[in-house]
Amino acid sequence: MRRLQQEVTKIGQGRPMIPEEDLDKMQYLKAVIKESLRLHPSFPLLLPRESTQDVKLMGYDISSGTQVIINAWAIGRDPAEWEDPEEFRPERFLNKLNDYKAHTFKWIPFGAGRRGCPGIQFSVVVMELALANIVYKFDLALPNGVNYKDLDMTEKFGITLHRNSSLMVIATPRF
Ligand code: HEM
Repeated sequence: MRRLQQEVTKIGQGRPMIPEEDLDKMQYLKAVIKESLRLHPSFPLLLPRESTQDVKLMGYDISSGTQVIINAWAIGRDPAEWEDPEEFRPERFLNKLNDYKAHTFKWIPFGAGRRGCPGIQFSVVVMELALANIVYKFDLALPNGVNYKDLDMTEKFGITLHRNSSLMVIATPRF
């Protein structure tokens, strides 16, 4: 949080708001959002798909008409692909290789290919703009001296993924 706030503060330069034009200068902010989507993808099982023809994929026979469910949540935590997969470490995204459309298939919060999410660009800008301005304008703290390590991070699975318990945060205006 400290590093993120330092980045947006430096680029905000005391202006009332961070504008969209400044988002490309915020590499750590982008990495924070990517890492959040790795650990907590909004659509943990993407959207169910159905094979339209018989295919052989990595040795598996998938007949026409089979419903296919992709576990993006598990893919993002695969220890074969990610070092210390359970740790929130945005630094791992501080390179160009892991872009939303990199198609490495080890990180697919928006799916991939022909049926991948067409709303990527819109939603990424909205998330970046909202997060940048929240941490630019507010100091965020947990109530009653709660340590972030004690937060209950249990998730509730459905079509979308969200926290099991509400996150209580105290936001104090910075200026
Ligand atoms: C954080 C925000 C969003 C996330 C994480 C997200 C994620 C996804 C995922 C995982 C899929 C399934 C991809 C697949 O099966 O390979 C999908 C499909 C889709 N998304 Fe998004 N999405 C987001 C926002 C949006 C927005 C803002 C729009 C529209 C403006 C949108 C429109 C769609 C549509 C139309 C599909 C179906 C595409 C198809 O079946 O061809 N999404 N999205």
